[in-house]
Amino acid sequence: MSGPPAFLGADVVEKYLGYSTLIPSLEKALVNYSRGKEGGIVQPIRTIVPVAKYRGFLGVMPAYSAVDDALTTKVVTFYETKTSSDIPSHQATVLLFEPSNGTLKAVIDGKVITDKRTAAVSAIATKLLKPSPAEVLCILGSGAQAHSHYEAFTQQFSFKEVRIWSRTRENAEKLAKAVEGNVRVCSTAREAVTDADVIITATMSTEPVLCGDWVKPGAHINALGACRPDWRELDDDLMKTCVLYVDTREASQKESGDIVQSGASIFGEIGEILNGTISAFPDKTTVFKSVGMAIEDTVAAKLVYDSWISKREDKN
Ligand SMILES: NC(=O)C1=CN([C@@H]2O[C@H](COP(=O)(O)OP(=O)(O)OC[C@H]3O[C@@H](n4cnc5c(N)ncnc54)[C@H](O)[C@@H]3O)[C@@H](O)[C@H]2O)C=CC1
Ligand SMILES: O=C([O-])C1=[NH+]CCC1
Repeated sequence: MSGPPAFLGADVVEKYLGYSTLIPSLEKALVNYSRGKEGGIVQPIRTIVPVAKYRGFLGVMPAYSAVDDALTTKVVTFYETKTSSDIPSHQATVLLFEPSNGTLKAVIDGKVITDKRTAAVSAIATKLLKPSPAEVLCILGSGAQAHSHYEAFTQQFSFKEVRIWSRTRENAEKLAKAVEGNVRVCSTAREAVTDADVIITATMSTEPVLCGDWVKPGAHINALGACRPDWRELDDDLMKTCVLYVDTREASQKESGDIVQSGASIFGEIGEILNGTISAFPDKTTVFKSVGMAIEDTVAAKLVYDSWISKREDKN
């Protein structure tokens, strides 16, 4: 008889999930995902249940990786409008199962996993697609993803200048104060974007916040918001003139409003660049549009669980 599942809270995830181990593990998962059946990843498109009365959504995101022998499902909720400042717009839990017999091994906080794995995947895309030199980073948005992206990007790259714009200037200032390092808070999105080499859009906007004609030719954009078919972050001009990469062709064609509504064609998946089947074009204006993949949560949850278990065994 197995015991009850372990409960690993946000503090444990924070402690055991670092970008230096997360990034290489996610690179392998992206490669395996883009290899199709041969890669051994099973990841159906997530199920989304709209909670229309409250402008919210519940998503169920299961995945199995044969290479990692890891089986999880994430349950994530996201709400367009916050009802209270201490309830995040996105909340999540990852259930980790023993693949050989289906036993639930752990219930793991999924909020920190979601924030960090999304930023890690954007950093992977940026390594492949950023222009050289890349001196100015611009972040549009000041929420949880803006924060995790700031941390991942300042750890992984050496930008000379970081700019933040948010709809409410006070929130951008709060984020600038909360992080280590110098940040320029901008009054308009256009001001923040002008001449930036790498741009991150991390908003809950349903309308474009980034216009193609503000973007420096050759810049790289990570667009991670607008994960509903009727939400937008980027305008048609940018979508149609960029070289467009995605995390998953299958889901982004269904879920990304920027893709669905602009009719832009997808050049390929980040995993396809990593496995050498398509090219990266760092000299062109590139967009990495992510909607988020369950397999990223699987890999992250396994890293956290394995590190936690091995530390616990060391103590015994
Ligand atoms: N691609 C992926 O893998 C993932 C994407 N996401 C998406 O990333 C985005 C950001 O998520 P969080 O940082 O967790 O949310 P958050 O609620 O912590 O922050 C949202 C930010 O968007 C801003 N915002 C809201 N409405 C806006 C508007 N109309 N115009 C401009 N800014 C606006 C808010 O002021 C805030 O700065 C969301 O769209 C979320 O669904 C979240 C998780 C994973
Ligand atoms: O991948 C993810 O967890 C999500 N993508 C959009 C909302 C939550």
